[in-house]
Amino acid sequence: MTARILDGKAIAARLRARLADRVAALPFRPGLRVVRVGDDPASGVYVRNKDKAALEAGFDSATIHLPAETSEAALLAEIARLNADPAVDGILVQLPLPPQIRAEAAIAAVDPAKDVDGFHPLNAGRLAAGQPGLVPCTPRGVMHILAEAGVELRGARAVVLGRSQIVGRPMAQLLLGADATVTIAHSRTRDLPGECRRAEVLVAAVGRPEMVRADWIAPGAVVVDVGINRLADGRLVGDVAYAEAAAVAGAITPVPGGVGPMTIACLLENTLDAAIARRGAA
Ligand SMILES: Nc1nc(=O)c2c([nH]1)NC[C@@H]1CN(c3ccc(C(=O)N[C@@H](CCC(=O)O)C(=O)O)cc3)C=[N+]21
Repeated sequence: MTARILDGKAIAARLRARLADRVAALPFRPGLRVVRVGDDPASGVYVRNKDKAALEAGFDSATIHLPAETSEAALLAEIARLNADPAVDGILVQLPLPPQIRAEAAIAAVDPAKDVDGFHPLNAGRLAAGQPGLVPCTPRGVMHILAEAGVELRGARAVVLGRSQIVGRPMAQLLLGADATVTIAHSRTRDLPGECRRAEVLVAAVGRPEMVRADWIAPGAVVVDVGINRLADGRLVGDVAYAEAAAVAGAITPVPGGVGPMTIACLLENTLDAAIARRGAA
């Protein structure tokens, strides 16, 4: 068998085009501000792709680049200014932050109504409680991919590999909300390969290059690879050993061109949602 490739890049392009149409019909431009502190190299490509996608879709988007030595107080002051700016609908504080800044403090400082990353504890709590709110971009993007692929989640055995606040946990909540039977597996799980092999839908989000091997995958399973790992030789690989996994899986997302582009498209979707919630549709 060779797996169907779930083309996140193409799905993201279609989503961005739909968002652009909706933005064009608004009497205002949704405003997105990305705050970047210092020069984490992994963030560079992301920030550039994001700015490009946002501007193409008609958003009012800008990156605020602060020096690496910015104090926590100065960052919180910048966030407070963006919270108070009526033209700003979405605020994203790029992670990781330099060591003198507590990420939790920065995340908690963002107005939950503008929290387009969906990382604020209020939004995380809403998601866990099954209430509407802003949902983290990557898990939201994964749900779009599964929907486009026609994957029936109701009653399905889903395994989320990874328990991070930004992907694993919210991913599990969304799958549960779609009536899947959800297992969260992680580094302390006994028999990780066996646990993954039970999955009809496997979402890998551990940040370990090519950790998931072919024998971790049930024949015909849907495999979603959230990992984006840069190897020493410059190659970009996922958390799944793609070539061997594709020989076993029924469907699989590639890296690059899978979940990554969906994360960016869903950031725009969240910004549009936040804008409409704050200002009304017209
Ligand atoms: N507050 C915050 N929110 C984030 O969502 C966030 C963050 N901080 N910090 C950095 C990580 C990283 N991230 C990526 C998203 C898309 C691609 C992406 O589109 N990747 C392309 C490949 C890009 C390339 O060629 O390098 C792909 O997978 O096809 C990559 C990385 C979001 N992050």
